[in-house]
Amino acid sequence: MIEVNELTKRYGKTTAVNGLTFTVRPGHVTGFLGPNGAGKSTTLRILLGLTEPTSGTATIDGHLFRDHPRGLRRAGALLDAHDVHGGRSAGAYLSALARSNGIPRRRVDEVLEEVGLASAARRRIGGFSLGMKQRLGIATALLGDPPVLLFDEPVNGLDPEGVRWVRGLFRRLAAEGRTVFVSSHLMSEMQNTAEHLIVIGRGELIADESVAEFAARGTRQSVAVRTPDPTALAAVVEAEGASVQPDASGAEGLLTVIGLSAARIGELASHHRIVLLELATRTSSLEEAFMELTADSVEYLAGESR
Ligand SMILES: Nc1ncnc2c1ncn2[C@@H]1O[C@H](COP(=O)(O)OP(=O)(O)OP(=O)(O)O)[C@@H](O)[C@H]1O
Repeated sequence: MIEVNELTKRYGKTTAVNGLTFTVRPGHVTGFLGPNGAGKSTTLRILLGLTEPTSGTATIDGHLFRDHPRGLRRAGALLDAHDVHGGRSAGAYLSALARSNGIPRRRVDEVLEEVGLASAARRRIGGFSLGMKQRLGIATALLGDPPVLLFDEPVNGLDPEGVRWVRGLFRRLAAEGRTVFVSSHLMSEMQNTAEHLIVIGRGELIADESVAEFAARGTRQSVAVRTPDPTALAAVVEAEGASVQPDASGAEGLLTVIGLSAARIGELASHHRIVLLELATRTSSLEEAFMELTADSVEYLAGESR
């Protein structure tokens, strides 16, 4: 279990993390979401004892990480995949880590196999692609077979097959009863993997809830309707109090209606003899809910200064 309590980190005038409190429980994947600069990496670095907090605490299974002897058996992490010395082979690098953490040598072969790098074990890390470095970082996290795993933007550099693999791996690790905490600035990466979300913006907690609850928050239901006579349909539904917009896709005759159910729109159309070619209820996506909730905390807006 991960416990972050009233955590604050300031760098001079910049407050990277501001009074953050949350708990990450074992048994499911928890997504750690926030726009660029929200404070995710800082929080993960504090959890791993790599950065000192200004105030507050961040513990793993009730202890500060640096107080855990043989840390890799307590928690495994992928932070910056580039952060590995390039001169050694993947096998030598993992073997050295295994030795210093009291981990049996056979784990090196097991984790290399697990991440698909068995055939590259003797190659120098310096020659690895970004995707291979990510896989090596994941192998490092798994080396000590730890109950707690932290991954900072793990899908960067992975190809679609790699992304699918890593999602399956996270779900499996969680199903084994581990605590799996995965950061991302993209909601789409989390929606098929995580069950729970911690969302932050400008170092502060925005949401701590299940993916289903999060999706329901920003959600407005709308109905997409396509008709050869959009003007007549708009008049009829507006008379019932609904609002009508041309569909965002710009497709001809396609309207988005907010404030009436699909069934009611169907009834009205039938009553007024308006032909409907399409009628579908839409729920805003998780990505839209995420954008709505974090809109005020985005650090860099394209084309605007703040
Ligand atoms: N070592 C540092 N010195 C000064 N400021 C820092 C340092 N590390 C982070 N910051 C600042 O703290 C804030 C949070 O950064 P952090 O890297 O934790 O965010 P993040 O959510 O991980 O973002 P990203 O998705 O871009 O990696 C940013 O404004 C960043 O510029």
